[in-house]
Order: sequence, then C-alpha cells, then structure tokens
Amino acid sequence: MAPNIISTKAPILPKNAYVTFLAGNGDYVKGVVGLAKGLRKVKSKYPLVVALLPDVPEDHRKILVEQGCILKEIEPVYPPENQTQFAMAYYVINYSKLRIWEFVEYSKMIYLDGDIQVFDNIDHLFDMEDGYFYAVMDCFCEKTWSHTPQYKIGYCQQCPDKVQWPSQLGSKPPLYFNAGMFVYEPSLSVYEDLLTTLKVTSPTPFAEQDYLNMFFRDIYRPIPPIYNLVMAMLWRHPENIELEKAKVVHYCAAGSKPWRYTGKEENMDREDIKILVAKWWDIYNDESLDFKNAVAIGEAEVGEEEQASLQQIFAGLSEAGVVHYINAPSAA
Ligand SMILES: O=c1ccn([C@@H]2O[C@H](COP(=O)(O)OP(=O)(O)O)[C@@H](O)[C@H]2O)c(=O)[nH]1
Ligand SMILES: OC[C@H]1O[C@H](O[C@@H]2[C@@H](O)[C@H](O)[C@@H](O)[C@H](O)[C@@H]2O)[C@H](O)[C@@H](O)[C@H]1O
Ligand SMILES: [Mn+2]
Repeated sequence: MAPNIISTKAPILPKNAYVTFLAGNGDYVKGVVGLAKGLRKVKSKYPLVVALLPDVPEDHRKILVEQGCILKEIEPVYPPENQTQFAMAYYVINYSKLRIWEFVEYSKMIYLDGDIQVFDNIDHLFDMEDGYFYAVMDCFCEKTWSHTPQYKIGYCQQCPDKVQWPSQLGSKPPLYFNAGMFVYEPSLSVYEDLLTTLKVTSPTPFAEQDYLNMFFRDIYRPIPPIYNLVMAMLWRHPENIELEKAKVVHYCAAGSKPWRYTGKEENMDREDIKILVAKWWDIYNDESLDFKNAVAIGEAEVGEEEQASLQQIFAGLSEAGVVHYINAPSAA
C-alpha cells in the first residue's frame, strides 16, 4: 500500500484585503489617504486596495501608491438609462463599486467608503462565517430618504416599535444596510450575476446601495453599528449608539466630510462632530503614519503588490497615455 504522503506544501492562507473606491479628480483622494493611514495606525494586517476609475489623475495615484495602497483601475459601471432622481446626482458613479466582486485574487474583502475612518482594529471581521454579506443597518430619518414611504410615515428600522408599519403598505421593508462598509467574498459568478441583473433593474435613489440591498437580501447579516457609525445616528438614534466604542466612523452626513468641513451645515456644530472631524485630521496629518516613515521604522513592509505599483508609478504612468476623463456629475 502506498505510504501516506503528507503534503509538504505550505497551507494556502486566505488572502484578505481592505478595498475602497475612488472616482474623479476631486478631494476624495484625501479620504483615501486618511483611510490608508488609519488602517496603518490600528496595525491592520491587510493591505488597502483602491479600485479607481480611469478619471483619477496620475498625481493622485502617485500619492496613493506612496501611502502603500494597491491600485486597481476599473471601468465604470452605469445603470440602465432611466429618469431616476438619485438622492445625490453623483451617486450614479457609485455603481462602479460593483467591480470589486471581480477581485478574486482575494478570498475575503472589507469594503470601506473613502469617507470612512477606522479608529480600532477590525481585522477580526475577516474571521466571520463565509457565505454571508455583513454590513451595518442604515437609518431612514434623514431628508435624503424623503422619497420613501418609511420616511413619510416616520418609520425607521432603528426604532421599529416607534411607528407601527401599516399593513396597507404591505410588508415591512426588509433589513436595509448602509453600503459604505461591508464584508464580502469576491466571486466571478456573483460578479457576472450582479452586472447581468443590473441591466434589467431600474435605478433607484440610493443607486448601488439600494441595488446591493436587493441583491444580497437573503444572505445579509447585520453587524453592530460600532463597525459603521452612520453619522446621522448621533442625532436620530443616540440610544442605539455608544460613540466611545465606535471602531469605524462614516462621515456621510451632509457637511461632515472632514476635508471639506466648515461646520455650517445642519448638525455640524455639534461637539461630537467637531471631535470626530478633529480625530480624522489628527490621523491625516500624522507624518509618522505615512507609508515611507512606517517602513523606515519597521512598522510596515512593502508587499509584492505595493512593489509592483511603486515600480509602475515611478516608471512614469504618464507614458501610459492620456487619462480618459468621464463626464460624471461632481460629488457632493
Ligand atoms: O466624487 C466622488 C464621489 C464618491 N466617491 C467614492 O464613492 C464613495 C461613496 O460616496 P459618498 O461617501 O460621498 O456617499 P455617502 O456615503 O456620503 O452617501 C465615497 O466614499 C468615495 O469612496 C469618489 O471617490 N469620488
Ligand atoms: O450611492 C448611494 C450611497 O448611499 C449611502 O449613503 C447615504 C445613506 O447612508 C443614507 O442613509 C444617508 O442618509 C445619507 O446621508 C448617505 O449619504 C452610502 O453611505 C454610500 O456608500 C452610497 O452607497
Ligand atoms: Mn460614504
């Protein structure tokens, strides 16, 4: 009988990574730099991949590679032609986020919007059971939801007993997540299904967020709000929030983007908002968190992908031809 040959190959470790999305030549690149430095500050073991549209200029790409990001250029994804009024005109470009399901070199990824900051290590989320879509429940109370029946009757999933869902409106809306942060598994078959189904799905005000909620409805598993503090929760549902325990903060309320913060918009003069914006800037301005300094003091290492990106950048991306600019509406 042939001897049992125990494989001597090293086990193939799951490859995990964080991923964000960057479009345009505006100031969201600051959000992504802040996110890269925040993940470094909490000593995350995994790299940050940036899925970027062709309209992201070379100087922004260089900044991101110098911050240790892995750049992956994606083609835009547009929803079917329709007269939909998106909650924000620029949401139409957010369908391009769907391209991250094609990143099958990674077994599991955590998607984070560029207007998110990670203040505590969340690497443990990669250990959650496979086969589900994990995200934090959203809130329906902001004006951005005024087009919906739930807003009109004052119903929100964050306080389902406050206003009873009237039976004449049919069944209660299923649990709905904020698509600024989610844990998912890249898959070519899911990717193809996402793009095929999109072609026959009418766009809706929250664009790809609505679409992802519909698509993953059966495998969506809510995770605690500490993993995606949707800013409006602070004044809409403070009873559901423990701010000091928030590991991830999502600067999605109007006027809360730290790199554009003026404090003039509604709720933006709150002390907790001012503290969260200052905390974001502390990380953004902390030079010890820059990739080159972290490598110098042995707090970061240049992985093979980062090497490849650095070489590509320093080989002079500009020789790669003119960057094609897309006429997408500008962001908020
Ligand atoms: O001009 C833009 C608009 C959006 N985004 C990306 O798309 C995400 C979703 O948009 P946003 O966060 O503004 O939506 P919100 O969460 O505020 O509704 C951003 O975080 C960025 O990662 C971008 O890169 N450039
Ligand atoms: O393209 C649609 C966007 O929809 C979501 O933003 C909304 C949502 O959170 C509302 O509940 C808030 O009221 C609103 O402020 C906020 O902008 C996602 O954060 C973003 O990543 C993206 O999917
Ligand atoms: Mn966001």
